[in-house]
Amino acid sequence: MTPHPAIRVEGVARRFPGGQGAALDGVSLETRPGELMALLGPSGSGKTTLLRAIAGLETVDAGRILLDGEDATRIPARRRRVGFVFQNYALFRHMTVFENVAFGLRARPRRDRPPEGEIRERVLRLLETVQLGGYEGRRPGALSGGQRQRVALARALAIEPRLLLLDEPFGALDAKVRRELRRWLRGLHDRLGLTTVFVTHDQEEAMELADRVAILNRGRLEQVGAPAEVYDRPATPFVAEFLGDAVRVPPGSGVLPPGGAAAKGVALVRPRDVEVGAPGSGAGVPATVRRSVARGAERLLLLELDDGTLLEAEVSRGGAGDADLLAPGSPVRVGARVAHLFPDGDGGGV
Ligand SMILES: Nc1ncnc2c1ncn2[C@@H]1O[C@H](COP(=O)(O)OP(=O)(O)OP(=O)(O)O)[C@@H](O)[C@H]1O
Repeated sequence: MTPHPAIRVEGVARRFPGGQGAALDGVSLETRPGELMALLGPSGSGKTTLLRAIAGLETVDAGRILLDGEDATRIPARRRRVGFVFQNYALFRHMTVFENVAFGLRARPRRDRPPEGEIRERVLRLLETVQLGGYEGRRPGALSGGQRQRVALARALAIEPRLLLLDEPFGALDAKVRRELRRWLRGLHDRLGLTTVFVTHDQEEAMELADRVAILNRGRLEQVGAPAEVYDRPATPFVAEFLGDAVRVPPGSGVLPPGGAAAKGVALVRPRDVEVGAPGSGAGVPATVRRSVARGAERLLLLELDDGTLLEAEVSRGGAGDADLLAPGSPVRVGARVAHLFPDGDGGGV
């Protein structure tokens, strides 16, 4: 017997009174056992609403949510056995770290509540798991942002959830701490083997951390796939533009690779797929460098084609004559190695 997916979302819709359009507009999605899935999309695309609906903190107007194969659509949040961490779901400031983590267990009705000794053991073990052993007596005010997030995670894990939902878990932290916590979370996830869904609007975070990425736009699911898959084979113009900053070029343009110049529809090119050569070099079309910025090992160029189209390119620095050739005002030739073509146009996309 194949196990039921931890989460199965079937045609879920949600419209808020007075809201513009639907927050969720017929979303269907299924997790794979033990996977780490990212919900990615721009602000207002419905990520948080979807996560809250799975947690049972938001009602749905249509569709169903199944947890481990059981229809949970009408089951209240506290009975769904779902652990969640929300960005502004703050810790209780007047309680110690220990009391915060123990909270979910102590709040259970007496018949479901573990004995105090067991609670103690479990909380201390969890604090070890999130690398906060010895911090149990502190109050949240005496912790760093990253440590607080880990306490919130320990609190979510204390109820022995069957799945874990995280909304922008590292949103408020600075870049370095974020990167550290990201790696740490991936390790923890792999050790625990719990199906986990997290919301982010940060592409890099989603691509680095997740097994699969679900991309939302205006309450609809655009594509679900492994990071490399959604990046290399975007299913819609929206996904192509959202991931990797692709820009539109006219479909008939000579910038597009041979055979890729569709007569109609939408053609998208990413800066890192643009090749720039000396004026005499073969492929592509003539252009002029408008701006040139060195950034680490890369050089970012803003190029203007003869028809006025602006195109960004990301090339590696230090090639032969790099700086001279690519100074503003220089004539060059540009072509795209790879383009993403959508002959049917937007398909309701961007
Ligand atoms: N309680 C609410 N009342 C009214 N409208 C809401 C409510 N919650 C969300 N919305 C609307 O639903 C849409 C989806 O919101 P949601 O918070 O799910 O987006 P999001 O992708 O998580 O955005 P962000 O990245 O900014 O958090 C938005 O248009 C939002 O304004």
